[in-house]
Amino acid sequence: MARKTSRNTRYAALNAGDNVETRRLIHAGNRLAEEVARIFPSEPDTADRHYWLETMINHVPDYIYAKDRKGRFLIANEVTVADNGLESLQDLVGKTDFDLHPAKAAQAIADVEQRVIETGEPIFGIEERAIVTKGRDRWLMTSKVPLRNKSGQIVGVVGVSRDISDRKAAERLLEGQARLLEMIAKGKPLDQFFTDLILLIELLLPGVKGSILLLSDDGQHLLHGAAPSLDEVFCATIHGVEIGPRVGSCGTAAWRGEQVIVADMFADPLWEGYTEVVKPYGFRSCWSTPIHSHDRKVLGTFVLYSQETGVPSEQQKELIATATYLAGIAIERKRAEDRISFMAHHDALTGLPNRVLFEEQVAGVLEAIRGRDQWAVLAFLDLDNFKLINDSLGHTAGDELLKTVSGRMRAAVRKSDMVVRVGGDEFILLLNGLPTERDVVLSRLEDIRAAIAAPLQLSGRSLQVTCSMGVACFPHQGQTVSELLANADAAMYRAKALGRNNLQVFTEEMAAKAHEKLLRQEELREAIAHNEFFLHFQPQMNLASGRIFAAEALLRWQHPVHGVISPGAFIPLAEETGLIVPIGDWVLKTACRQCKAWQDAGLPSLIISVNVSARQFLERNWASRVAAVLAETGLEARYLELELTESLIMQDVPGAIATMHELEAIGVHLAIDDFGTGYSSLSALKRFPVQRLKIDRSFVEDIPLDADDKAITAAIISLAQNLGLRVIAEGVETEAQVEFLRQSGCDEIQGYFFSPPLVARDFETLLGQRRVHADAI
Ligand SMILES: Nc1nc2c(ncn2[C@@H]2O[C@@H]3COP(=O)(O)O[C@H]4[C@@H](O)[C@H](n5cnc6c(=O)[nH]c(N)nc65)O[C@@H]4COP(=O)(O)O[C@H]3[C@H]2O)c(=O)[nH]1
Repeated sequence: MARKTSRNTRYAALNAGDNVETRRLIHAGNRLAEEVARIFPSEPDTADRHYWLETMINHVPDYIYAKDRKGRFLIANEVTVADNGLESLQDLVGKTDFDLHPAKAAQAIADVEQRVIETGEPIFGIEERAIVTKGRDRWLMTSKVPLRNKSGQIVGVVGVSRDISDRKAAERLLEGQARLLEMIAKGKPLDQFFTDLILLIELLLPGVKGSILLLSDDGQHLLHGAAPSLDEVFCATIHGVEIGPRVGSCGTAAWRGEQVIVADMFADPLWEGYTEVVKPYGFRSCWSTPIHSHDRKVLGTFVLYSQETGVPSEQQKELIATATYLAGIAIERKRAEDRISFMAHHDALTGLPNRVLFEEQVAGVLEAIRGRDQWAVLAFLDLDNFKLINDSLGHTAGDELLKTVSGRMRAAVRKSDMVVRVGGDEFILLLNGLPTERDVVLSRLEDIRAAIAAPLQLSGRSLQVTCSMGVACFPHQGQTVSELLANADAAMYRAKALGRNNLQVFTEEMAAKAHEKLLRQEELREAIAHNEFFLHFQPQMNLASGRIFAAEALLRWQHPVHGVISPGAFIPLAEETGLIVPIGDWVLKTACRQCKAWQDAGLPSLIISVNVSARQFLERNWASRVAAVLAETGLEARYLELELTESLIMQDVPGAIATMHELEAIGVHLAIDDFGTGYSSLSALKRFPVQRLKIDRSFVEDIPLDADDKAITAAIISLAQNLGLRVIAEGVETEAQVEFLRQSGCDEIQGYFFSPPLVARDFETLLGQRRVHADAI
């Protein structure tokens, strides 16, 4: 509107006539036009323009300036003048950056500006560190455009720089946070994390020095965490300070659980008596913020010292809050990791190291004494009759016993020794740095045995627990960990064989046996791979009809050197090493496949009876593995009988009954093998879903000479009949035995009297000669 109104516009030229009203209107119109022209001059002079421009650029907080082709300032706004340490624009005009800044920095500016002048290409938005710092790390975003005269020639450069320090700090904080969170996620060491955190905060808050203190386990003291920029002596002085209501900033912050901002330590009562500590470093203010856990427990404090007095701004408080939050996450994460690691390396019941920790450390312990004139002693230790105590007094009492004994062992060894719980009542002792004297070693170990055997109260009873020990010394009784373990194990084997409650030190004779055992173990492993196992089948006959109704599958090992080996010679080792599981799977599958093959070949159907070891039976999902074998071989479940021993069932009666029911549901028959040798009670027997009892060979053996065996055998037969179970006698060799069994009402027999175990082909021949009694199925 101002432009449209000319300063000389007049309405006088209009024909106003005589009308007074009209004249008055024209007059008013002219006045208005003059006023508008005064307020909005349409053609300002150069001086006005210059003045406006100057006012405008002086109100802008950014640096704005123009320079000639030689880099001499032509004009600049006030902030540019002031930040270059000058009073007025006149002081700046004509100067170059070389007059104001160090040569290197000035040259960098000149290079950029020269490029703009020479190419005529402007540069927009370059981020650069400010030369004028004003006491902190400042960043600018700068644009430079060529300055042209009216004819378009480049006569210099115009520059604009904006302070982007805050944005840069926020970016840095974000980047720093991301890096710190990554460190937490990657589980970097806590002191490294703390150091990085403090350095980040120190970068963002120039002039402050940070430190992290951690609350001790007893919650009473502050311990040094990290302080990369503080003096070591200063840190050492603070380390261990007791927290309290008036203990400087940190002790008080940890005590109260809230932030303590001390603007001037020399004027604040909280610092009374503590200022001497900070005096040498010139610190004046101290802001301490507690580091909290997720559930608001104090974990430590994050503290910032400054040589300036004062309190943090809102922005600084936010930064401190972020730092303490991150520190809290890192501490908690580390503690959780430590807890998990402790749990993975220790036994939950006794708190003793477990096998994992032992295996991690043992090699190092041995290495440390190798070459020295010292021994390390490795002892296996088993509590005698622990199972009996556990079974008779209950698991709680058993646990109590283990804890007491563990505590006694720990107390009886040195801190540098290891007491490891490796199984139920099995421990390993590793004593190191002992003198190389057998008597000294023995007396140390006997002391431990004596400590264990001291009387103790359990469930209101006074008990005494003895133990067996097998010992091997490093280095002369085993150079490596595995050798030592094997030799101590061999010694333990001997200790147990000697009736327990004794200590055996490894000897060369044991070495030979242990070596042989290791060899056997390896051979057994190879036997599986090389298919060296095969089965014998022994018929089972119905006494009344004289017909074969079943066959027991018996395992044999065709050893490449020693020939055929019977199961008694290798099954215990297979059980001990767990190899019985794959071997047992092979037996089950081969027996089922053979039985099905006989059926498919048109031979009369019979039951195949397979022995099951405890190790197999206690495997998880064993029943479903049996079902899978039946499905794979195509044998119907009713043709498979599994022979379980009493001792197997008694290891875990409820678990065994549950598995038996699962097998029963599949349709498999169950029999109890070696009946009479275990200690299953009659009431327990009633709960087992079995169809058959097998009288152990040891009772049959001395019939009819031994009256006791006759009585027991007769009792088992009558017991089985009363419980509605079928009964078979094994190991029947003579006519007299058959006669006695028949008279006692025994239904079925197995033994040399009728047939030894046979290879499959001979068994088929036998089957062809005899008729199969199908009623038993
Ligand atoms: N003195 C005498 N002995 C007779 C007579 N009739 C049969 N025997 C033997 O008595 C054992 C019967 O097997 P067991 O009691 O189940 O006892 C078996 C069984 O507990 C175990 N066993 C055999 N095969 C396997 C298997 O595949 N898996 C598992 N876990 N154990 C097996 O090995 C034990 C011994 O098996 P074997 O040496 O084959 O010994 C067999 C058999 O050859 C006889 O009239 N007189």
